[in-house]
Amino acid sequence: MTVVEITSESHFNELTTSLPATTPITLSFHTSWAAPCAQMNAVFNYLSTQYTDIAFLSVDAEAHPEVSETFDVSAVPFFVFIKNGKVVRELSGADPKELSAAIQELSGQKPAGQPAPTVENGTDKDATPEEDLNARLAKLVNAAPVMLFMKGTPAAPQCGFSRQLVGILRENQVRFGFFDILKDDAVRNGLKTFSDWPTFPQLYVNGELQGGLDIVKEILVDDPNYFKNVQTA
Ligand SMILES: N[C@@H](CCC(=O)N[C@@H](CS)C(=O)NCC(=O)O)C(=O)O
Ligand code: FES
Repeated sequence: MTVVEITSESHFNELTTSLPATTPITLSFHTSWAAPCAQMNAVFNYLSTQYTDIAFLSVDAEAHPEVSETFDVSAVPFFVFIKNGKVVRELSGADPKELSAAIQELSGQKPAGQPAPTVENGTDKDATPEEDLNARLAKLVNAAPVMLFMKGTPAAPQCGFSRQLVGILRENQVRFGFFDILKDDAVRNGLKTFSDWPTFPQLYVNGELQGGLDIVKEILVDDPNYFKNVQTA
């Protein structure tokens, strides 16, 4: 299911009470400034495409302190897993494998096919800030087999170029992870140098930049089956 970004405490209450009691819920608490949250957001977004029986809710822990307090959130990223109205598990920290395993356990389903992302958090204490950023970007572009760096989210693109590329991916039934570069200036600016590509959207397959909107359109003119033939490892 698509990740729903919580906009207020009443939005949270309405959503959680309107869901069938049997629908498991996973909550992701994050803040806009914490780098590990940005990585885990990408992983959470990707996992949401893999399970249709779970509700994925995303909460900005600082913007909605009432919701955070209800779940005793003292550090981010923090994940809460709810089944039949009860908290069955909590996870603290940025461990994509642990999150992926916990979500699979919560679901009655197998993941939709592609392997869970293996992006890991952790910065090298001896690394320069630039090396740290590059390590982070290298992990982010690999957060899902197909990763879209865009302005806004697929549900609410903030620019026509990003909106068009989301449309193309959906038309071609491509499962993809995404990252909203408007939420993170370090990633927005860093990726331009890292990939030597000045604009967004940017589409990556298996960590390799394919290009922006124009390039993806050209690729599809040359090979309408491009996405069917893409081997995601
Ligand atoms: N022709 C480009 C269009 C994308 C584009 O021009 N993006 C601009 C405006 S949204 C951009 O990302 N500028 C840099 C920035 O906003 O950081 C493509 O094929 O992707
Ligand atoms: S945000 Fe202005 S063209 Fe994309």
